[in-house]
Amino acid sequence: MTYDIKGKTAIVTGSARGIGKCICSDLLKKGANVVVSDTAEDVGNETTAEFQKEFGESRVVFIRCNVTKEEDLQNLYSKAIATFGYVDIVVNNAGILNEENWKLMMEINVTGLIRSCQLALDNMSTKNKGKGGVVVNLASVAGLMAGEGSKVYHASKHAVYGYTRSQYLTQGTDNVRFNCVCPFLVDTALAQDWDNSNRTFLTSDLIEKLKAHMLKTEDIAEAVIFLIEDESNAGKAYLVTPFQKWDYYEQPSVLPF
Ligand SMILES: NC(=O)c1ccc[n+]([C@@H]2O[C@H](COP(=O)([O-])OP(=O)(O)OC[C@H]3O[C@@H](n4cnc5c(N)ncnc54)[C@H](O)[C@@H]3O)[C@@H](O)[C@H]2O)c1
Ligand SMILES: CCCCC[C@H](O)CC\C=C/C=C/C=C/[C@@H](O)[C@@H](O)CCCC(=O)O
Repeated sequence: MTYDIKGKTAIVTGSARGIGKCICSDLLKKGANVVVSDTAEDVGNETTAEFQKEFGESRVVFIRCNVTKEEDLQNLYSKAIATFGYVDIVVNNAGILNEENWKLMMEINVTGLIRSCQLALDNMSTKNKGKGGVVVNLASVAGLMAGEGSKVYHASKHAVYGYTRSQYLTQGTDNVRFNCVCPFLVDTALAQDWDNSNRTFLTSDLIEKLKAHMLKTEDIAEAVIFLIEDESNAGKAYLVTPFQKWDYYEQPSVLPF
């Protein structure tokens, strides 16, 4: 079954630039109303003005939101609903890579993402008189494998994977579909800055090898749109790497029953 994005309303966190911005652009092309949201107010407003020029002023707004702040997240959902009437689609994209400031990284990549998912359910679950909807979380291939250079980042993305897959188990009662996307390295400001020693501790040799195979933000946006539209693969983690055809990651079962 195909979910029709046209006329729906989407929130994308951390979408002033990078992957999130590109996801907003594709959602707008598909006919959604979009809430651009970020801590970076100036860039967020610029991005929003750019989109308003291309897609019409009434279809896109900027709402400042630091996902580590409870009141910001609540304000994001309530203002989005006040502006567009309902929230149908949430893309939890905000994330950082900073091993030195690892507590902040966990707050953004994990705690903020989980809180946003809870608010999505509060507003969208049919148990709470919502109309249902779709949530796509940005994990990473780092959520599916070990990584010596950025251990906490890998842990944070494993958490996104585990949380998303677990939400799927109650999807039948909520009518909110959860998926996560697990990209390899993508050409964004943050990925280019990967070798900054404040962020990770990878050898420069490995960084060069990884950088030689970078994806484009468009590849990830396309995968996110695919997951939103494809109702048949809810709960799954979608791998996006330059090495193989995009595919679902199948986790082996550990239970004997
Ligand atoms: N770039 C990659 O190689 C890559 C690969 C796999 C997964 N990811 C994931 O994709 C997501 C987007 O990454 P990107 O590469 O586009 O990075 P980016 O730095 O280009 O964009 C991230 C955005 O998040 C915003 N942000 C940071 N902290 C925030 C906070 N507390 N609240 C709200 N917004 C905040 C930033 O201002 C920025 O606009 C992240 O979750 C990242 O982990 C990235
Ligand atoms: C916000 C920017 C985020 C950039 C990081 C991305 O999420 C992309 C991560 C992509 C690849 C990471 C590879 C890491 C590899 C090494 O640590 C390597 O040695 C791992 C080897 C272990 C294994 O193969 O399981």
